[in-house]
Amino acid sequence: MRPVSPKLAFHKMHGLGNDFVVIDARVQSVTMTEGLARALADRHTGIGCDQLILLEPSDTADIAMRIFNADGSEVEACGNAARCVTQLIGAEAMIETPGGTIYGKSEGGGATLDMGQPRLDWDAIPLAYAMDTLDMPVGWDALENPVAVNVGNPHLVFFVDNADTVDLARLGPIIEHDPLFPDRVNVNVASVEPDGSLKLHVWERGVGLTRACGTGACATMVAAVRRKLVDGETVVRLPGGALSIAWTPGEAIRMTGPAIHVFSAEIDIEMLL
Ligand SMILES: N[C@@H](CCC[C@H](N)C(=O)O)C(=O)O
Repeated sequence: MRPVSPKLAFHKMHGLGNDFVVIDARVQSVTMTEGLARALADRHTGIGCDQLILLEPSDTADIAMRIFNADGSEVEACGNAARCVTQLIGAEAMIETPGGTIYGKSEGGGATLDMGQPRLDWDAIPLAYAMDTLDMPVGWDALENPVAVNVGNPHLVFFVDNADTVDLARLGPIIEHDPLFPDRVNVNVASVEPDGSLKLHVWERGVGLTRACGTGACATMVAAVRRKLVDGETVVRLPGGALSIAWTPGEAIRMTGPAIHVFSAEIDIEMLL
């Protein structure tokens, strides 16, 4: 008879439809690999998610959060998941991530995060060679002259008249894999609305089009403030809903938005691999 394999406990959560499988490795032993992350994220044969989130003990914060995209790549930051982790672990949390430490505070059905300061130098994005990150002389079809921002992870932001009309499903993967971005890049297309809010669509590195991207909303706010399109604080509207983002040059980015716990369950990982 086949021995019973150990079950992996997980939480399914989302922030504005950007969804996560959250595994707490503080209470069970897990060896995460690219293949396991990809299998768990697979919507046909796994549980399905945009990002796999692994929680571990931290020496410098309340908890450490590791982030794996649906393609299995491990990355530095995830804003929507940081709100979900804040909700999961309690009222307030210092969350260590590879992209920096985030401070989160739960509020009702969501959380407010202090995301730290953006990095704006070309080699901090990173880009393959030196250029002005506020006025980049590059373009892909109708998408031209972007702004690059690193908010723990790398983002490129294009401002257009109407973000709904751009074929991001076609251009996103081309830009993500352009040699200008040695670590690949998340691609944001935004328009400034008549009420001063920002409408945003995001092609996420390692995932594709998502319903929302928290770090993308932060990077877009930073780009919009640097371009003097908005100031102080605004609402960023994504396909999955709205986030409130505040940023003043020289200060940390603040993000407020929902975080939803959908269910908790267990899975036999041998069934996936
Ligand atoms: N969904 C996230 C961002 C996740 C990581 C991103 N795809 C990357 O590769 O950097 C968010 O809410 O910020």
